[in-house]
Amino acid sequence: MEVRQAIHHEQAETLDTEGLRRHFLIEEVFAPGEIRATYTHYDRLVILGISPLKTPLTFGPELAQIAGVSDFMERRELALINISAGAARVSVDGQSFIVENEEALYIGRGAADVSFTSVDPARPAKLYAVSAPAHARHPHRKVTKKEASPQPVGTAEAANKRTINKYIHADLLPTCQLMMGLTRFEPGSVWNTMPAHTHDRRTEAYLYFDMPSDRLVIHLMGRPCATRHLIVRNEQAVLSPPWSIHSGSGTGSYAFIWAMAGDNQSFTDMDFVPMEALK
Ligand SMILES: O=C(O)C(=O)C[C@H](O)C(=O)CO
Ligand SMILES: [Zn+2]
Repeated sequence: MEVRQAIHHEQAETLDTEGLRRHFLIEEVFAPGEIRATYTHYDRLVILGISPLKTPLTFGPELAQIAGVSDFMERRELALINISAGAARVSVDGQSFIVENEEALYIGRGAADVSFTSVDPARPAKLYAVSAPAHARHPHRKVTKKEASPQPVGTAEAANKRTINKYIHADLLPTCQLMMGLTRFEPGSVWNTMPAHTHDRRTEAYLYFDMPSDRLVIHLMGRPCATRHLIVRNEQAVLSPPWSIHSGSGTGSYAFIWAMAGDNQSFTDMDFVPMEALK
């Protein structure tokens, strides 16, 4: 369990490479047989890597303690996507969900008994999850890839041909705050989210994945007038504070999971940055 404080852009702009990485990059999201968690003070988002094998994994007392409750999900909701070819079995208060590759699961506030296993421990599941405080209980629900309304965007000419899949989205299911989706690039396309945008009303986190070990993404962050970069590798996550753009380019194609929480649930609520304003 790690804790990340929310910091002002004035401080962020004084940081060197190591400082930027310490505050905004999560290098080890997953560890086999473990739940790894990063508690952030950005909209109190918790970023989790859940990597079950045979023994069921559950949310332990450390997670509950950091939220100041007796059970981690007591006042929280959670959304996850399985990025592994191996399926997961997720049990939520007696309901059992099989979550296959690139399927999502929403778990509503107050789920008391939650456990994760891999259907075949020889092909372990890898669940990327994000949790946010929740004011109401909404039904648990699995979302398939087909239900995520795949939306092709971008062009080969701009090297940004990709498909945006919206899994956890108000058009499909109610949540208190969480939104989550998966964007996948066509081979040869590498640019995500350019023109860049900010949304001061919401925090966003990106998990980059499906990259060979020698591939990297140059993730752009910071205020549009003072950008910085993070070198990000496979299965690493980036925190994007409300004042920051979140964009980048890879040395090849890749996929990423975006997740947001904050004041609204409108995917299109983005303040686009004119290209000439970027510095
Ligand atoms: O490919 C994209 O562009 C995205 O997926 C954008 C993110 O979803 C985003 O930044 C939403 O605010
Ligand atoms: Zn965004």
